[in-house]
Amino acid sequence: MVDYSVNGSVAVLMVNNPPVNALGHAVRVGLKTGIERGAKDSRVRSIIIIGKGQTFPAGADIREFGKPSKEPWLTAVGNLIKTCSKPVVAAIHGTCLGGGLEIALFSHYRIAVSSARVGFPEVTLGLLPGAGGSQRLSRLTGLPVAMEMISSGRHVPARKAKEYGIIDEIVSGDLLKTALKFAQEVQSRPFKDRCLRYKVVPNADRVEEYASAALTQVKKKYKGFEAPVACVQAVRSSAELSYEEGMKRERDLFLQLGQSGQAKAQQYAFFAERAVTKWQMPGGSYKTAKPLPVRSTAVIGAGTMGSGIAVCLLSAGLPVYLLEQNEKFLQSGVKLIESIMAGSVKLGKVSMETAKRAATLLKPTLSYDDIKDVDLVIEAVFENLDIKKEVFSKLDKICKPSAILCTNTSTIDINRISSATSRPEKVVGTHFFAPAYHMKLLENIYGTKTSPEAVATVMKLGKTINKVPVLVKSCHGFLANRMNAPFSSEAIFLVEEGASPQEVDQVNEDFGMPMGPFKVRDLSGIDISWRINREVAKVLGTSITKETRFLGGNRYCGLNDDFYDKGRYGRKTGKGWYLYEKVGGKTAVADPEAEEIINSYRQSRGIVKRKITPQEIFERQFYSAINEGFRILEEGICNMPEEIDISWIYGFSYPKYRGGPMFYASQIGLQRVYDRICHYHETCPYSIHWVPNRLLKKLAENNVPFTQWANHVSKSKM
Ligand SMILES: CCCCCCCCCCCCCC(=O)CC(=O)SCCNC(=O)CCNC(=O)[C@H](O)C(C)(C)COP(=O)(O)OP(=O)(O)OC[C@H]1O[C@@H](n2cnc3c(N)ncnc32)[C@H](O)[C@@H]1OP(=O)(O)O
Ligand SMILES: NC(=O)C1=CN([C@@H]2O[C@H](COP(=O)(O)OP(=O)(O)OC[C@H]3O[C@@H](n4cnc5c(N)ncnc54)[C@H](O)[C@@H]3O)[C@@H](O)[C@H]2O)C=CC1
Repeated sequence: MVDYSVNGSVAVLMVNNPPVNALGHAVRVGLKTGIERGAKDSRVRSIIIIGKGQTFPAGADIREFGKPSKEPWLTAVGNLIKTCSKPVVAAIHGTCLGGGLEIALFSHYRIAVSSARVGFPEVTLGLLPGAGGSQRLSRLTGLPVAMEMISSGRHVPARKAKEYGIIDEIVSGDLLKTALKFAQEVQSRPFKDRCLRYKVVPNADRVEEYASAALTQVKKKYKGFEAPVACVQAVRSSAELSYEEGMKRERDLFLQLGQSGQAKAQQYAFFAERAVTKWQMPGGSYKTAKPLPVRSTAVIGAGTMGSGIAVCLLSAGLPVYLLEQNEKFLQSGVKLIESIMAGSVKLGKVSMETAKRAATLLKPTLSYDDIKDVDLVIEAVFENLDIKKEVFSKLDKICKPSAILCTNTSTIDINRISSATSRPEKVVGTHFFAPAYHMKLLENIYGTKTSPEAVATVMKLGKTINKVPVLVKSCHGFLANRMNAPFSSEAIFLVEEGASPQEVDQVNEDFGMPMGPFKVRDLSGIDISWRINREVAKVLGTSITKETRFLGGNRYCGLNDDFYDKGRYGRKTGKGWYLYEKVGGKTAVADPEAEEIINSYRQSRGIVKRKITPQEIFERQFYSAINEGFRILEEGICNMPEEIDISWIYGFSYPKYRGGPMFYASQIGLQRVYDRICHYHETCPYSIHWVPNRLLKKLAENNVPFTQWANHVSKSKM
């Protein structure tokens, strides 16, 4: 795990633990032994620590967290480095993160190649640097930089790290050769003062000012997360306490965080995000299918989604033909793209250079002829099967045979769309979430005839455009919207029965959702849900009237329609479930007129308002969604609960520190969740989504641990 060799007067400790040289137990033992050996070796006058392969150690081995920790701890290894009688040089390439940066900061010198990045990403795992990083970094960089770096987990490029004082020298050429030269040079220099422990924290007297600014910022930016606050507190202690006391404070905070549910959930989410990349479908998987190259693209429909999707592709440097039905819509799409780009530049999310390049890559057109040679097309026209079929039939005729034809439909079964082509194997769903340029989920959907090659192509595309792609099997609504349906229906039913929109939103926001479901409805537009309901009715061969209480045999609430009838479409009209300061305003306040609409709705239907507890609000929304999640698993729409959780985190901004709805259910206990679902099935009998799911029942009865759930998923469809 750590190879020891001597080159002239320099000992080289080469960490060899692919893929990221994580500092697992064997590596820690190897480093300890290596330092001890180097210190004793009479040939050796200095020591290099370097990573083999792609990186310097990228941190502790996260898989060891939560298991009994085995000595030597990283702090002990670091103390050996720090007190070594010979100077130790950290030679950095790749990603020097977490425990890796701890090791580097314990070393007496740090050199790095310019492509290297350093950081303390522990906060993203619900932790803080636990081996003294919060005490040593501030001594090098000063408090504001240390507070920001540690509470954000940001990976800092080598040149910036040199400016901060973290890296001593940026080197070029072969890292080991350069490091050997550097290590020889430092042999003659005194190095005891290189030990960060003895440095004074710069501007320590301003700690109060820095800490209060940092706390205000992290509480706003990472609302609900515990670790960023603890990170600031730990760095703060480096200025307020002695080194030893600061180390103790850091360790206490580390242990507190380590035992919290948030850390467990965030570490789960880390691996879940990686698990979903290992997709499988009938006839292929990430291991067997090869993606086709995507060098040119087209987007059909330049509305809300098409424009956002074009921004994602353009930002990744892909040329985009933007095709519309007429000049007016085309121009308004181009304007929308330009304004999204300008906004992103203003917010510092996109560089001016990228925005300028994007402008040259965008090719607006009204002609299908222009797109005949593109590698991949994404359709984002109205959510109407006939229109989509017409578009796909044209694409089938015009596009080159190898082109991948994608649809951004939010609900329609891919098989119904691909049937309009002679090449259903090339047709795949790429469902973006609004706003497409911001939300990270890309729900990729395969139909019964979609080829693994087409899937591999869109899974790779997702990564290229910086999304988190999750693969699901086609069905009406797919994964995310299918689960969201009971979640948002229950929100309306709760108001129908007596809760206020504010009460429902508050419960959601207290749980950590960035916005409650009524604020979301106001944002996306009450007219949109009105239209969707009419589409559903049309498909069911019926229509919606004031008397409609059931749709397709399922409970229906017409409150949304009453708001629509009054022209209250949400933010876009300045009022909806809430009142806004102006048309397009963002500040939602309770509105007596909205309350009046709700009251008269209840009266006209003889509904007696009742008091509903926050617990009931929570359970009815989240447990109904979880029940649907188990149905999705049971039907083989996805293969593992991680796919559901990642979809919620990146599609609906579900709080990462709770892991996702399925992980959350595992934490509550499946038997309890199942019992409550049975309870609501009895008390709310008219909603199909409360029929208790059989897979959930089986897993609950057999007390199956979360990690085994995937083994019970229907693989018969593989
Ligand atoms: C009485 C008790 C007293 C106790 C006293 C307590 C004192 C405390 C002791 C000291 C504690 C020290 C704690 C510490 O050091 C903290 C840390 O270091 S936490 C870890 C910090 N590092 C990270 O968070 C990095 C995570 N990794 C990444 O961000 C990316 O993987 C990376 C940028 C490195 C590379 O990205 P990419 O090339 O895209 O590869 P992948 O992300 O796909 O990863 C490839 C593969 O590797 C697995 N992996 C990555 N990092 C780790 C890791 N740190 N540990 C384990 N495994 C890792 C990843 O899961 C992938 O494998 P799959 O099989 O595909 O999942
Ligand atoms: N709006 C949302 O929040 C989300 C929407 N979706 C899906 O994305 C698709 C598009 O939705 P929006 O962008 O919201 O709709 P939109 O109404 O904003 O835009 C649709 C665009 O398609 C154009 N169009 C219609 N027929 C066309 C044709 N035959 N050829 C070329 N262009 C044509 C229209 O002119 C319009 O500009 C729908 O399938 C929708 O279900 C998916 C995720 C979220």
